[in-house]
Amino acid sequence: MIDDVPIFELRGAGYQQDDALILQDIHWSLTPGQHWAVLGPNGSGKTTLLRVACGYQWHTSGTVLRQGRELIDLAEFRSRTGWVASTLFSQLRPAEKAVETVTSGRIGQLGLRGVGQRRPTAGDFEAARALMRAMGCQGLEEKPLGVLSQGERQQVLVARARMADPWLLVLDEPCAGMDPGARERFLAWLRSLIASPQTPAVLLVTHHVEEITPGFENTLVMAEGRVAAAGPTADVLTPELLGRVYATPIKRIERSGGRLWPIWG
Ligand SMILES: Nc1ncnc2c1ncn2[C@@H]1O[C@H](COP(=O)(O)OP(=O)(O)OP(=O)(O)O)[C@@H](O)[C@H]1O
Repeated sequence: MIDDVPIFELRGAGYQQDDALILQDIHWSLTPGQHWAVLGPNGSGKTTLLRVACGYQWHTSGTVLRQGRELIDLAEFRSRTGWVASTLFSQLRPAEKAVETVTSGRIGQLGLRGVGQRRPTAGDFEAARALMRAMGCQGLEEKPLGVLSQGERQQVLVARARMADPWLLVLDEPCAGMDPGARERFLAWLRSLIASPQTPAVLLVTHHVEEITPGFENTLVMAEGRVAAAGPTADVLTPELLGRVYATPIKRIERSGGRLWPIWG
């Protein structure tokens, strides 16, 4: 990775599927080390945008540069994108130990017991344990996945993604389904994670403004396949914009703990 070259840069990019214009005229770039929140109503195009940006879907208009170039080794680029989605969890064995799951990220696999899969080395396991310690996940190593809390599961999936030395991490609604306590513990962990200069760029996809912790200095808001606003989080997230995008009245936005809390209604 070249430090001052954006990981990706979309210049007027669009994506059309049959007759449906799913993304239109997107201008956005991600610089190494930046952390962005991505917000927007259901169906506004967040997932498609990230899939296009990260090279999983090819744009149908405009220009997308990755690592400063239009044509790159997409397989290599994708291997440096750490996707963390709760749906991955259903593909893992509940009996697998957390350290095994994390280690599997080193060899580009999801879990360790699939037929015909590579076996990691002792060094791979040691690297996984060291990373888990560095990320504040010590104590989880030997636990079977099936007993982990929702927040711990997310931590393990983030650690697994980190094992591939990614340029960016995509956290796709990591707090979905968490109770308030689990959510606050996970967000405190995430906040300290992104405060570390060792952490790569993080994209946090969420529906909840209050989950945007300090450290996500920028936010992009999607609406109907277009960028409704993008820039410094505090500037972007106004009552006017949120009320318009979610088509719901909003009384005000309160600030607490460095986070913004919309009061809807
Ligand atoms: N392969 C496809 N074919 C047709 N329409 C699609 C396809 N993929 C996505 N769409 C449509 O594009 C729009 C954007 O979908 P996308 O999943 O990117 O939105 P999202 O903002 O991530 O939604 P959510 O918050 O519900 O996950 C939706 O209307 C969806 O139905």
